[in-house]
Amino acid sequence: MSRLRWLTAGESHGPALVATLEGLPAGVPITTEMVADHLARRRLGYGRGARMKFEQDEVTFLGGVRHGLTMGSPVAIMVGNTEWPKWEQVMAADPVDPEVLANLARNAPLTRPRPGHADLAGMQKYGFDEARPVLERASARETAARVALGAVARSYLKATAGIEIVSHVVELCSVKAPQGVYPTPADVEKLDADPLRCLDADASKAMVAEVDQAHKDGDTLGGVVEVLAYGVPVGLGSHVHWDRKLDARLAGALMGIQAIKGVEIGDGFELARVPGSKAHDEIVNTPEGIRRVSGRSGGTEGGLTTGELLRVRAAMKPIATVPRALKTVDVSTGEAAQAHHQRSDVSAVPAAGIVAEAMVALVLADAVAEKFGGDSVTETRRNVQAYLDNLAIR
Ligand SMILES: Cc1cc2nc3c(=O)[nH]c(=O)nc-3n(C[C@H](O)[C@H](O)[C@H](O)COP(=O)(O)O)c2cc1C
Ligand SMILES: C=C(O[C@@H]1CC(C(=O)O)=C[C@@H](OP(=O)(O)O)[C@H]1O)C(=O)O
Repeated sequence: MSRLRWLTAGESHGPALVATLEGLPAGVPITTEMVADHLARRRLGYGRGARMKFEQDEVTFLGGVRHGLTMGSPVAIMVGNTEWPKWEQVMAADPVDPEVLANLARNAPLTRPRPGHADLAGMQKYGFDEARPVLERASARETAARVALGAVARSYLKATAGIEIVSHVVELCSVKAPQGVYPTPADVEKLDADPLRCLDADASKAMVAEVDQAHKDGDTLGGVVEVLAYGVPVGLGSHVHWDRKLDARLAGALMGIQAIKGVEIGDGFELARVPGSKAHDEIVNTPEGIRRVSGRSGGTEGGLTTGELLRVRAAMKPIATVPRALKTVDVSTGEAAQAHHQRSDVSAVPAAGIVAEAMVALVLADAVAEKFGGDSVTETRRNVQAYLDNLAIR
């Protein structure tokens, strides 16, 4: 069963986010720069709002790492919020003079909940009369903490099993990139340089135009990202129980990202639309061993990895804070109103892809740790190699 445990804390306009990861062996290479690089990738993407231009994501390791290597103890990372100085009073942990708060425009009660965000249901459930305490944590700012942990998880995966993770944007609203084109780790630099993180130049251009149009229209957009994991060995996860199935764990992890409303493993929903003869990956013997002739399953069968390319997709709904604000109710008066809007992203699909990479990395790291154990990277790597050398049927 699960061997890694991880948690994040912190609010969008609080002093910082913090994240802890427990259960990794000693010897995983990780530096402040490696984490910062992945956080910088998450800030990219055409269509993001003003905050991503100035947010610095200041990274500090608080524990678990010495001289660039994990020590086997819990890893703790802090990601500072550049916004904090403007919010010190509004988001102060300790009580603040109510008169001071009353004079702060920034502290004006948010009583017009946005359809599509956590505002209304969160206020109702937790007994708040305004949305601030809800949106502060519901905000996808929190995904910076996940990406920080994802950086550690992916370094562990590479060091122990040679697994590498890539993502790309395959749809943005009505624009679809050509199907069946899978970027490899060699394409990451090119993808990160593309405004939409889309491999196809024509599709990327059309996506930029779609974002521009939505921006003009005061609207927002969603899309679909695909995550690929290369080098995943056969046998991660298990067929024996629902909560050990790797496809279920991946789906839950991806669905746990803000605004993700659909997850597909491999060809996913498309498999429901074709007969069995066209849905499965036939098995053949090759000089490299027993292989599949296609990758429709996305690299899992029965909740176990098959050793083929792992491929998952996540669908992101359009951003909830729509500039031409949607209808809502002002909960302080009960009157019809327009939802509150200050600033927001037009689209954050490329960023969601980076978050999805982190979630896949954390799920795979957990599955690798559970299968291969080890208290040092050397020991885990040895266990992986011994397993591969001794696979009963190759
Ligand atoms: C990277 C990223 C950036 C986001 N940016 C915004 C934003 O600027 N404004 C907004 O209203 N929602 C944004 N969202 C989505 C909301 O956080 C999300 O819709 C909200 O928390 C409600 O959760 P749900 O959509 O999963 O139901 C973003 C999501 C992600 C993954
Ligand atoms: C801060 C981030 O994304 C935020 C996610 C978000 C939301 O509602 O999810 C709303 C916006 O927050 P703000 O109103 O402070 O600009 C985004 O900028 C981030 O990704 O680091």
